[in-house]
Amino acid sequence: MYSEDVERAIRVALHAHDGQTRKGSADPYVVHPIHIALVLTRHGAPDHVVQAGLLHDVVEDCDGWDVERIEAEFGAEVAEIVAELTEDKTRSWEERKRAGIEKVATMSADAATVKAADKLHNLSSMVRDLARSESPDAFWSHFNGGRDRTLSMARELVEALAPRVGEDLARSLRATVDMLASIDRERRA
Ligand SMILES: Nc1nc2c(ncn2[C@@H]2O[C@H](COP(=O)(O)OP(=O)(O)O)[C@@H](OP(=O)(O)OP(=O)(O)O)[C@H]2O)c(=O)[nH]1
Repeated sequence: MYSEDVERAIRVALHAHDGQTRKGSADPYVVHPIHIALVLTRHGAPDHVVQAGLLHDVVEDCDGWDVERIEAEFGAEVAEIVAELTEDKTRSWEERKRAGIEKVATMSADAATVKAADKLHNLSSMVRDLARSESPDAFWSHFNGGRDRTLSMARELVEALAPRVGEDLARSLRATVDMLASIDRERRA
C-alpha cells in the first residue's frame, strides 16, 4: 500500500546519508536503512515503525538532524523510536554497545523490532562482506571493536533481542550470527 509518509522518510534518508558509504563495502550507506524498511515491511510493521527504521541513523550520523526535527517532520511516535535507538557517540565503543544491549529489555516493542531489523541487516552484510574480503583481518579492521569483541557483543545483542521480537526475526538473527562466526572460522583455517 502506498504511504506518502514512508516515501518522505525514504527521501530524507537518501539526502541525509548522501556521500556516506558502508564500512565493509563501497555500498552507499542508504542501502542499510532501505533494507531495514524492507525487513520491517515483510514482518508486517506499521508505517510509523518503517519510517523510524528508515530514519534510525540520521540523528547519530547526519548533520542537521536531531530528535526535535524528526518529531516536527514525522511526529512523536517516530521520533520516540529514533531517540530510543540513538547511541551517545561521546562514549567508548564498549560502553555504547553494552548500553545498547542493556536497553533492549526495557525499550518499546517497536524500538526492539527496529533494532532487530537493524542488527539482522548488519549481520547479513557482514556475512557477505567477510566471505568476499581479501583477508579476515582486513575485514575486521573496519570495526572499532575488532573481531572478538564484535562477535561476542553481537551474540549478546541477539540473545537480548530474541525474546522481544517475533519468532521469525529471532530465528533469523541467531542463524545469521552463527553463520558469521562459522565463516570467520573457515576463512581463518
Ligand atoms: N555490520 C556493518 N555495520 C556497518 C557497516 N557500515 C557501517 N556500519 C555501522 O557501523 C556499526 C558497526 O561498526 P562498529 O565499528 O562496531 O561500531 P561504531 O561504528 O558504532 O563504533 C553498526 O552500527 P551499530 O550501532 O553497531 O549497529 P549494531 O551493533 O546494532 O549492528 C553499523 O550500522 C557495514 O558495512 N557493516
